[in-house]
Amino acid sequence: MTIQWFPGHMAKARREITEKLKLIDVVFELVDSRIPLASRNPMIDQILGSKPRLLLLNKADMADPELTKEWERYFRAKGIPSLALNSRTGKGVEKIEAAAKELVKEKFDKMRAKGIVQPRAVRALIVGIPNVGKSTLINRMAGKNIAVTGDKPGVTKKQQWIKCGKSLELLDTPGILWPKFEDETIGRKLAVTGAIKETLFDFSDVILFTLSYLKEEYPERLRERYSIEQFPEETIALFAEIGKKRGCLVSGGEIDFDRAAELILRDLRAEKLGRLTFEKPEE
Ligand SMILES: Nc1nc2c(ncn2[C@@H]2O[C@H](COP(=O)(O)OP(=O)(O)OP(=O)(O)O)[C@@H](O)[C@H]2O)c(=O)[nH]1
Repeated sequence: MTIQWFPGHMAKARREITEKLKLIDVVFELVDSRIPLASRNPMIDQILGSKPRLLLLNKADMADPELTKEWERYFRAKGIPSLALNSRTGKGVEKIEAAAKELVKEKFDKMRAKGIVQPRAVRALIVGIPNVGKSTLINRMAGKNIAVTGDKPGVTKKQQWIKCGKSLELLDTPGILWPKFEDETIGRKLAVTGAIKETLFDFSDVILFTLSYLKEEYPERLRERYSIEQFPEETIALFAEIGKKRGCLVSGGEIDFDRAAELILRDLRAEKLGRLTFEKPEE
């Protein structure tokens, strides 16, 4: 589901999550491992308040493994526990239950000490921006395809709990939050990782930004993929060189930048340049 976010949508999304927060003990905040900051909702801290939270770095299979470790350290230092996941295969998913129990241990111990409740399952809600993998993770945790994808206007659904393991229950619908749009760089990172619909951004602009980052951080990958010996000074010249090598030309021999950008974007999505992370903790 990708919708355009207007203030009314945001207010509604926030209200829905705030309602769900009343039902749960812990939040699983899902982000994209390749852009762990850019893929967070801008108001997430205010929305979640003091609710215990586990940050899930999803799509870790597509991210640079070394940087994912650095990101885990970064969040730990900020007091936010995190886990790296591949929701498609389930790698890392088995650690979620124990991590969630640990987060609510104190609360549950207090409840037990007061004799208020019998020990019960930890209740959790997955939240995240569109396309970050919420439904995939719910399906994976549920063990069968029961998560609802997309909006169904006019259908009011009762909240349902999915039993995940012995001591964890998950709300069957995730909390969908809007992405950040206030900053061009963030927008480009969201675009290159597929969090923004392709009709909503300019491919050439996104690829120019991406090439300039890759030239600095992953020059060997670019060199190998596009057989580049010497990097030109200007990124636009690099872009043109790749376009030329790949035969993206219009009549008269000019470079067809749109076609070249599309080709590079497809290569990135298909992991032809390997596992890449587009932001580093010190930024
Ligand atoms: N490689 C990889 N792809 C993933 C992973 N998790 C999800 N995906 C893919 O990412 C895309 C989006 O996944 P969804 O589960 O539909 O994302 P969502 O957050 O529910 O999306 P919305 O319904 O738009 O809010 C799909 O193509 C998934 O197969 C992962 O860990 N690794």
